[in-house]
Amino acid sequence: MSDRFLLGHGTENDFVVLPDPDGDRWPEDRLDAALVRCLCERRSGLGGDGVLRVVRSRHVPDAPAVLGDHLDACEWFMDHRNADGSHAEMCGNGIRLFLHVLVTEGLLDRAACADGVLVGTRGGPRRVGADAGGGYWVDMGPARPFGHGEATVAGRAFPGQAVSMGNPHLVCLTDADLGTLDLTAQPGFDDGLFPEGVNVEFVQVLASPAEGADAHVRLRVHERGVGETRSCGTGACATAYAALAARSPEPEGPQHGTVVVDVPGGRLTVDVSPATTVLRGPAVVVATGDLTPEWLRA
Ligand SMILES: N[C@@H](CCC[C@H](N)C(=O)O)C(=O)O
Repeated sequence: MSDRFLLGHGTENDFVVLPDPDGDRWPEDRLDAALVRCLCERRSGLGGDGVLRVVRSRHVPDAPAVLGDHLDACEWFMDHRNADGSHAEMCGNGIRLFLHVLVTEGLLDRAACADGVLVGTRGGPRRVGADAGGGYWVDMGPARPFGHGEATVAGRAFPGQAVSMGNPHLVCLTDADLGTLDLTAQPGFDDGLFPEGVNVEFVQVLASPAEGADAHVRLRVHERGVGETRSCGTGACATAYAALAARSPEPEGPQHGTVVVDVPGGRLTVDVSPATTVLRGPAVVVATGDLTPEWLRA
């Protein structure tokens, strides 16, 4: 049997996707951190910001603990790894690509996804659906602010808001020219506030929310376990919350509004409400192929 893969992206946040419906192709002891790092290598591997294993929840040892009562409702599980081999709780671009792969691989009927299907993640169940325009949406759950911190880049401090989207973010609204920031290294952060590490967003507000009009922001992101990426879906959601909160009379409270988020790899849209956060954007499969025995042996 071949070791089939797909390469795909959501707003250029790119992933190696490994179909493993019955959990027997890529169990954790085979898809270990070292193999994930090799797959994500851009010169000697396939290249990607991470790996998505497409597997039924019942074959994932972690699934009962992270899905609880929702285990039976989540047929599929997005087993996400960062490029360094670490697990992340959630991936907003990855989960749209995950649904797209289920559809293109014939594992789910696109028409059946209009109202969304529940997908298991290490951050809990998430509802993901296909929209009429060919893109995908995901109900990410409410943004949860948990304090304020500071990122440092080349000795310069950027104050920011800590926001959880299942995974941790530090959103720094700034007037700095985003193009001049050197994000080749992990920005400094307070590891007391972020003991598990953090994804850091640097955000320029292009248009503030106004009556009846969407807010519009631009961001660059340095991702935990990856480095600078061209997009981050959970980061876009955390950013949308923080941009609305910054203009709100109740900055720590629930927020409401739509935010258009420009990332280096394209555009995402985020609807924020007190109950939840809905992320919308594209997902693209670029190529499919087989890993060679020669590469796997090496
Ligand atoms: N790119 C992702 C987030 C991936 C996980 C992140 N690096 C983490 O460790 O939390 C997205 O689109 O949300």
